[in-house]
Order: sequence, then C-alpha cells, then structure tokens
Amino acid sequence: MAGKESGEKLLNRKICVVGLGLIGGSIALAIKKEHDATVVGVDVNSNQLKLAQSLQVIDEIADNLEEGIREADLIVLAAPVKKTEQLLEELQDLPLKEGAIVTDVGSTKSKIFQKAAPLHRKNVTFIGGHPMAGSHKSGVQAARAHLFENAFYVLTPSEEATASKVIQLQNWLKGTNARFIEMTPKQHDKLAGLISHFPHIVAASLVHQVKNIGNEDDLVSQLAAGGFKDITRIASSNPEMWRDILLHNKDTMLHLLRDWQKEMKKVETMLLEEESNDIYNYFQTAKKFRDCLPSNKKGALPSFYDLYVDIPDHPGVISDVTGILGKENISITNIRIIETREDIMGALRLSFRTDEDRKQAKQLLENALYETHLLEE
Ligand SMILES: NC(=O)C1=CN([C@@H]2O[C@H](COP(=O)(O)OP(=O)(O)OC[C@H]3O[C@@H](n4cnc5c(N)ncnc54)[C@H](O)[C@@H]3O)[C@@H](O)[C@H]2O)C=CC1
Ligand SMILES: O=C(O)C(=O)Cc1ccc(O)cc1
Repeated sequence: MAGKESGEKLLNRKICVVGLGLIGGSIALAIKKEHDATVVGVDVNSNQLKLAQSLQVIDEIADNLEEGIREADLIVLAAPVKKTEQLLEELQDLPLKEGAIVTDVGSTKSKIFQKAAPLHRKNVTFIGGHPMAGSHKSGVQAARAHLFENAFYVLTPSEEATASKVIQLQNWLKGTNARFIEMTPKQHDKLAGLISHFPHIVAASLVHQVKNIGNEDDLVSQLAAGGFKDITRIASSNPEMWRDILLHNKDTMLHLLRDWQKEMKKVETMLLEEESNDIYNYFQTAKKFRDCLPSNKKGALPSFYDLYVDIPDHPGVISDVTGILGKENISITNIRIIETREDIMGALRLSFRTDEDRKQAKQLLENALYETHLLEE
C-alpha cells in the first residue's frame, strides 16, 4: 500500500479541509488538480463555505467538524493557529477513519505539535506542515492551486509518523509543486520567526510611525504611497492570524525584538558620531547579503527556462511580444506579468520548454528592441 500511495494519482478518496481561506482553498485546489478526491469543507463562516463551493474549491459542505471528518482519508487544518489548537482538541473525541492522515498549515509548529500528540493513540497520523508562501490577502477568493509553486513546504513529523505516511502526505500535496523539507518544530519556529514573523512586526511598526505623523500632516500619507508601500505590504495581512502567530512564537519574538533594539542602537550611534564609513558599510553589507539570497524559483524542481522582458506599460505590449515569438513557432509554456510598481507592469516572465527556445526568443525580442534578462532583477 505504501508503494502504491507514494507517487500515484489517488482515486475515490475523501479529504476534509477545515478553514476555507487563502491557504485551505489553495491546498484544496492543488489536491483536486492531482487526485480524484471529494473535498469536503468545514468553516465557521458559512459564506466562505458557499463561496468555496461555487468556486469549485470544495465539492461538499459539512455542517460541522464531525460530519466533515467522517471517513476522511486526509484532514487538513487551515484555520488561524490558535483555532487549530482547539480543532486538534476536538478531533481527539471524534471518530477518525483508521489510518487517516491529519495535517495542518499553520505558521507556527511547536504548540500545534504538542497539541496533536494524543491523536497518535487513535490510529491516525498527525504530520505538522507549513507551506512557506502565501500573501497578505485572505479568503477563499484569493486561493490559487499554484500559490506554493517552488516554495519550501516544511513538514514536522513526530517519531510516530512512519516514513511511508510522510511520503503519502507528500503525494497528496504533490500538486502544490512545493519543495518539502523536514525539521523539528523548534527549529521551524526559530527560522520562521526570523524570516517571516518578526518582519511582520517591523512592517506594522513602520506603518504606525507614518500613521502617527500622518495624523499631523496629511501629505505624509500621500507621499508614502511609493516605496514605503512595498516594504510594508505585509502590514496589510490578517490581524487575527498575526496576533495568534506572535502569541504562539512569543519567546522567539521577544528574543528577536531585543536583537533588533540592539541593532537600532548601533545605527543610532553611527549616526550620532557621523561614522560615514560605518554607515556606508552597514548598507553595503546588507546589499551584498540580500543580492546573494537564492531566488525561490531555483531548487528541487526541474528548472524552467525563463526570460525576463522589460515592457513599457501600454496596451497591446503582451500580444506584441507573444506575436513575435508565435510567428517563429516558439511556444511559451508560462507567462507572468511582474509589476514594478503596484498595478504598473514592469516586466514579463516568459517560460520556455528548452534553453534553445529561450535563446531564440531572446534574440528575436532584442531584434525588436525589447530589453531582456535571464534573471529577475
Ligand atoms: N496567509 C498566508 O500567507 C499563510 C498562512 N498560513 C497559515 O494558514 C492558516 C490559514 O491562514 P489563511 O488561509 O491565510 O487565513 P484566512 O483568513 O484566509 O482563512 C482562515 C479560515 O479559517 C476559518 N476558521 C477560523 N476558525 C475556524 C474554526 N474554528 N473552524 C473552522 N474554520 C475556521 C475562517 O473562517 C477562514 O475562512 C493560518 O494558520 C496561517 O498561519 C500559512 C502559510 C501562509
Ligand atoms: O505576504 C507575504 O509575503 C507573507 O508573509 C505570506 C506568508 C504568511 C504567513 C506564512 O506563514 C508564510 C507566508
């Protein structure tokens, strides 16, 4: 059975997604794309459920958790992390199908891991998960099957979870095209705290700083519409979700807050003393490190042959580019608009099946006076 489940399309299975928002919806779509499963949705918000059904993200609506999980082979908990803890408690008293896998998508892992421990006594396997990609948007209307493409997907299996169950779960989630990586819940919370949770505090604090001044001077808010909006995009995220994440990862957050205060103190001293070289080096070191961060498009998946084309923001430019390549029978496997400023097109990312196609496309577009690049800049 393990071999059969490890890579094949699964047929006639039932899965239950609890929490039909951005992430639950995206996972449901990715599973439906790959497997022949009936997806049943459970949510405290009946409007989200109806919307999920009308968008064909789920096949059926369950009235409550007990009805949703009945005979489910896979249960995906996709609610805010504190709600996920409560759901895990509820599951302990419900009749789960023998051999079922229970997973979650929460942004924190330690507390959820602890709460899930009793489930292993019920002949089901809990494997914590965190797809490390998403958006500041919420709700099933924003769900996309490709949301996690090429992103890291952390799994935190306990000792009770056999390798074959972990492989089964990865097979269920194959349609996400994510890159699975295993770690302990503690390691996860430390890393996610640093690269994801703490930056949300910083983004919100920058917005507060402008808001406080903006109250005095209306012009500040209007001018803040540019680069400031890029760096603070994540401050538009769901407050309930981020409140829960911070409370779950409290120790890591407190530690990082102290480090950050020391860092700001360092900047304050450099500025007070007008240490011109140190200030230069501060920015230079950050730039070098950031410029070397890997692009999330590289990795375990077969690499696509991408070409970036700078485009002026005027109608018809996409059909011009595709027309130039179409005339030479060069097929584009994927096309994506990259915005340099909100709502303003800056570049197109064209993907090709072979490097040969990409080289030919590059030449043709340059002949037509388009600027092209092999890497996103
Ligand atoms: N937003 C993001 O980019 C990412 C979020 N996550 C995690 O995914 C989880 C869900 O986040 P989103 O989908 O963004 O939130 P969302 O707000 O879009 O959706 C959450 C859904 O859960 C439902 N819900 C709340 N309490 C519930 C309960 N007790 N029972 C059933 N449904 C309940 C809500 O009604 C809502 O429809 C969170 O734990 C979050 O930490 C993980 C990766 C990325
Ligand atoms: O909007 C963004 O870029 C995010 O930060 C998305 C995100 C939110 C929560 C996660 O646990 C992982 C990714």
